[in-house]
Amino acid sequence: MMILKDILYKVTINAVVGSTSIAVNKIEFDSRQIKTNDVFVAILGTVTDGHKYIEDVIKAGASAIICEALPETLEDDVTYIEVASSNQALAYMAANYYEHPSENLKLVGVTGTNGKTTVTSLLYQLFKKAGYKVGLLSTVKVMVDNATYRATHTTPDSLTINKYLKLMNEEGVEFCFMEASSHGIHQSRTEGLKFTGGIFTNLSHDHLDYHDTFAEYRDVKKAFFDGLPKDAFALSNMDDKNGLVMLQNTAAKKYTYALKNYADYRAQILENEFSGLLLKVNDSELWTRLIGSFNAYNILAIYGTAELMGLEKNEILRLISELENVSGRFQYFISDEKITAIVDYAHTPDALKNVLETINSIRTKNEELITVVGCGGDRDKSKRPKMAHIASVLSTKVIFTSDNPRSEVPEAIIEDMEKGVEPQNFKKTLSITDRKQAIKTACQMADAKDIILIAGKGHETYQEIKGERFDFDDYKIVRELLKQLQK
Ligand SMILES: CC(=O)N[C@H]1[C@@H](OP(=O)(O)OP(=O)(O)OC[C@H]2O[C@@H](n3ccc(=O)[nH]c3=O)[C@H](O)[C@@H]2O)O[C@H](CO)[C@@H](O)[C@@H]1O[C@H](C)C(=O)N[C@@H](C)C(=O)N[C@H](CCC(=O)O)C(=O)O
Ligand SMILES: Nc1ncnc2c1ncn2[C@@H]1O[C@H](COP(=O)(O)OP(=O)(O)OP(=O)(O)O)[C@@H](O)[C@H]1O
Ligand SMILES: N[C@H](CCC[C@H](N)C(=O)O)C(=O)O
Ligand SMILES: [Mg+2]
Repeated sequence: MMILKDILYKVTINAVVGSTSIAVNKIEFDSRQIKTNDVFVAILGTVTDGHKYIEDVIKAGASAIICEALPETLEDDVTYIEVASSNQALAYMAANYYEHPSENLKLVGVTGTNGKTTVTSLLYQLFKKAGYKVGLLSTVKVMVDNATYRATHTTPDSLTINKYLKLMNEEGVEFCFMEASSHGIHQSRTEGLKFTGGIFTNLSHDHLDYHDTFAEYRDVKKAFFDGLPKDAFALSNMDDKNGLVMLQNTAAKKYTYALKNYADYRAQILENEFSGLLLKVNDSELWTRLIGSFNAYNILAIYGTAELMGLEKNEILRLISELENVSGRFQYFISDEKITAIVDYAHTPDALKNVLETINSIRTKNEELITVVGCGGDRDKSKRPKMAHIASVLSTKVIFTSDNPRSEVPEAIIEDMEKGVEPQNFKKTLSITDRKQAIKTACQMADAKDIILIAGKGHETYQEIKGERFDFDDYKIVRELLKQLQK
């Protein structure tokens, strides 16, 4: 039990009706979870409006309502608080309720279109190897030191974030690395958290269904840096067009990394092979098992962060060379017949281009590159033709298939993709709606030394069709198929 006014610290309040000295149990933003004496935070969402459920939650026993507009009829024994933003109020209330857990560890947020999971997961691994207790909030999983929890979002809601951070405090976790998605920043999921540092990876086309324009998408990412305190660090990619924009108005100490432009942390690619990358970072040589020039950026971000957080340079170099690839990110398998299958989470045009270019820079001309790719349903439609175009230009053969169709008709998504293929590339492409069948066809088409890229779903272990999740794991499936098809 807590006193309501104690969890309202820092919330921008417009009006109060009733007492704020009442005891409350827990905070909920979903009416279906309300129990006696809970506080309900009504949020205007993209599908429905939490304000519609105020009557229901009072019947279910809620003793306080946080809302952006007071209901017409007010109950005597309920406290109503009108706030400027319910999402923001939820974030501050969550931090207050869990006693500001972000202040008891060093929290670093990573934002950008691609690379967030890679950078946070590698930082988690690196600090673990350095002997610390570490936390991770990522698309793939949540880690509270050695304990694993299922991730529901890239950046969970603010109550969930604070709950995990509190657990990290209890376990003595000293460092936590988290992804800050644009949805997360926009919905104030990361507000009220004390960040020690922020990292910007890159900005390219994604989520233009949610954010009206690219400029709005960029400004949401920038808002994360604008909110950093002056004792934090802000580390940005100077080779990205928007790298400087991110640093424009931040109070944090500014640091930069780049391969092409001048920066605090600079790298040169000395070798780029299937076995890994050899980089020259400032004055030292650094070896990593990670593949592709885009990973040179991720590694630089990690190197800079580790140094800014006080690790010793030679130790960082040694630890980076031991890092394992993140699951579903350029995860590869070579069959007995010497067919290479790569599973990668590339689900944006830029990521797909990078992965294909990386494979092309390593493969020889007589090896085929067969790409299996789809696009998610109920997500940004404008990336569909772009991804198909890139796949058809940069592969020798392409099979368009389903990703997570969600509520959409799979064939209609594939048709949207096909529109991006230019006539001269028609003969390279075919479409197979069933993802397993598409992967099987790719395996049948491949000969020794050919490369199969299965893009879009990476670590995901399900396929979502019409609201139902079916077991589906690209990596497992391609391994099994290649074994079965051995001639
Ligand atoms: C588009 C989006 O971001 N949606 C998120 C949002 O839900 P919403 O706006 O649709 O909410 P809504 O369904 O309209 O409901 C509004 C309010 O009414 C409440 N409600 C609803 C029904 C009811 O009976 N009673 C009730 O009280 C809801 O709990 C909610 O508070 O707020 C919810 C609670 O925090 C999130 O779970 C939900 O994520 C959905 C599931 C989602 O798919 N989000 C994706 C797009 C997302 O956030 N992705 C990013 C990663 C993107 C990237 O790749 O960079 C992420 O961080 O995961
Ligand atoms: N620095 C980078 N620049 C461009 N592409 C990258 C970079 N790092 C990874 N990628 C590509 O993007 C894909 C997604 O990487 P990752 O999961 O790390 O990104 P993310 O930002 O966490 O994505 P999400 O928005 O889904 O959380 C990878 O599988 C790879 O193809
Ligand atoms: N976090 C991203 C993941 C996309 C992954 C892809 N497999 C899809 O389902 O579209 C999103 O929610 O847009
Ligand atoms: Mg991610």
